[in-house]
Amino acid sequence: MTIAPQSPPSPRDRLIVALDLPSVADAERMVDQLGDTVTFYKVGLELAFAGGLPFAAALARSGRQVFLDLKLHDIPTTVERATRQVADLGATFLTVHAYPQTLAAAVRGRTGHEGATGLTVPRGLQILGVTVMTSYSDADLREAGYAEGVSLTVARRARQAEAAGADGLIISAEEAARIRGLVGPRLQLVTPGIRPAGTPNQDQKRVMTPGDAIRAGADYLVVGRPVTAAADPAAAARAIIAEIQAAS
Ligand SMILES: O=C(O)c1cc(=O)[nH]c(=O)n1[C@@H]1O[C@H](COP(=O)(O)O)[C@@H](O)[C@H]1O
Repeated sequence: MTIAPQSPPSPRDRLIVALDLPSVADAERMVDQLGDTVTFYKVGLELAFAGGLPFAAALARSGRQVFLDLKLHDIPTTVERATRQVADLGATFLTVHAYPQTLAAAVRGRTGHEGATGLTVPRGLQILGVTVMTSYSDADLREAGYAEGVSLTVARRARQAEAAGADGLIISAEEAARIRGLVGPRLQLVTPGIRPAGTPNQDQKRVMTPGDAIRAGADYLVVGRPVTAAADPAAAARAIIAEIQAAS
């Protein structure tokens, strides 16, 4: 199987808006409000459990890019089969927890799907390994039984994700520069925990502004509440895209 080459994304295409909303109707309203400003959306657990999967498939059919943030983690057979199902929805990204067994199974699930034809295909579903949640500090990891701390754990999982054939990593932008030095250019660095200057961190602990994240080497920024809870979501998204552009 040959993967078709991709051109680098434009500043607008590097912003992924997280549709963490309670219903498909709310998500549809937000997508309408954002209009042409936003091209890439994340559907996560809250919306997925409220009928969000058919909505995500429809969003992909409408020409938007879709990130399915399902954070899979199970025995390898279950993850491989679940990934094969997700590959049919037309999403660009799927998250799995960055454990070696889980990553390898997800890569088999999406590769098997694409490889069935044996033909050259456009780049299909890409697997992102979630390293250490951006809401975690060293102390939170220690409490969960991981003595190594954030920095070493992210580095270990990044190397394992690359070895397993993953397409990218979910990391905090704080780690982006160092992780880019550890893994090759093939891996997409996708960074949540983005907070424009002056916006509250809420439950995020490892945060950066959009401009700093791009300068640190992030390929994509995931932004939820700073856009969706803003008085004018489209204006908030435009301001983030302007920061991405200025830092690119
Ligand atoms: O996998 C993710 O997308 C994710 C990983 C992570 O470590 N931290 C993190 O915040 N996220 C997601 O990114 C989004 C961040 O939302 P805001 O904090 O509202 O910008 C949420 O949808 C989270 O589920």
